Amino acid sequence: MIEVKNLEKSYSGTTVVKINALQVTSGESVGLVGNNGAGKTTLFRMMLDLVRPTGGEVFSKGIAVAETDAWKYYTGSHLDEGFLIDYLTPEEYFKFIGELHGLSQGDVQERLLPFMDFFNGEVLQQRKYIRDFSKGNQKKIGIAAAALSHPELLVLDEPFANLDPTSQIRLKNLLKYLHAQHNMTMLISSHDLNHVIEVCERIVILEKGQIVQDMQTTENTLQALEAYFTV
Ligand SMILES: Nc1ncnc2c1ncn2[C@@H]1O[C@H](COP(=O)(O)OP(=O)(O)OP(=O)(O)O)[C@@H](O)[C@H]1O
Repeated sequence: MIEVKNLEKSYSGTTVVKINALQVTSGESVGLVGNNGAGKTTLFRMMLDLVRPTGGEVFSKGIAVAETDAWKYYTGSHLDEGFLIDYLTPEEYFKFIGELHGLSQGDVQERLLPFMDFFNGEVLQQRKYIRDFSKGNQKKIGIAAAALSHPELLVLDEPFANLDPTSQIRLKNLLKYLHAQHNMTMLISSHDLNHVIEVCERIVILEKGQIVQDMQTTENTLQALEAYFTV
C-alpha cells in the first residue's frame, strides 16, 4: 500500500531522513520508534505530502503522493493540533469531516460510539471550541476525526503522548479494535515501547533518519527494543 523509495530530506545541508526502501502492505500495523529528532514526524509529513522530499518519492497504492490527491480519500491522519479546525466545537468538526466523506449525521454518531470510553465524557456536549480543550482532549478529537471515515490507511504521530494512563489503555484497545474490525493499515509513531508493540505487528526503528531495524513483533520484541534503547 505504501512504498518509500530513495527518500531523503535535508535541511540546510543536514540530512534528517534517508530511507532507501520501506514497504507497508495493506492491513499491516507498523510502529515507528526512535529517539528525539530521529525523523519520524518528517517521514510522516513526506508520506502525507506536507513536506516535499529533497530526493526520492513516497507511493501510495503505486501512485506518488506528490502527484495526486487520490490517496487523501482513503487516508486518515493526525500528526498534531495543526490538523484540527480549532474554532469549531468537536461536534461541528466531526460533522464537517463526516460530510467530506459523504457521511450522514447518523453515520457520524454511530462511528463515534466506539470512542465514547476514550472520550471519557469530556469531549462531546462540552459547549466549547476545540481551541479551549486540554492538549490531551484535543488529541482525542484529532484521533477520532482521523479514524471517522474508516480510512484504509491511518497515520498517527505519537498518539499516546499527552494522554492519561486510562486514556492510553483505552486508545490501545480502540486501535486494536479498528485494525481488526476494518483491516486498517496503520502507521503509528510512539515513544511508548509497551503500547506500540501491543498495537503494532511490525516495528521499525529509525535512527538519525535511517532505518536501523525492521522486525515483526514477537514476545521478545520489548526486550529487544529495551536493549536497543539502553545506552
Ligand atoms: N522545518 C525544519 N527545519 C529545520 N530542521 C527541521 C525541520 N523539521 C524537522 N527538522 C529537523 O529534522 C530532524 C528530525 O525531526 P523530526 O521532528 O522528524 O524527528 P522525530 O523523530 O519526530 O522527533 P521527536 O521524537 O522529538 O518528535 C530534527 O533534527 C529536526 O530538528
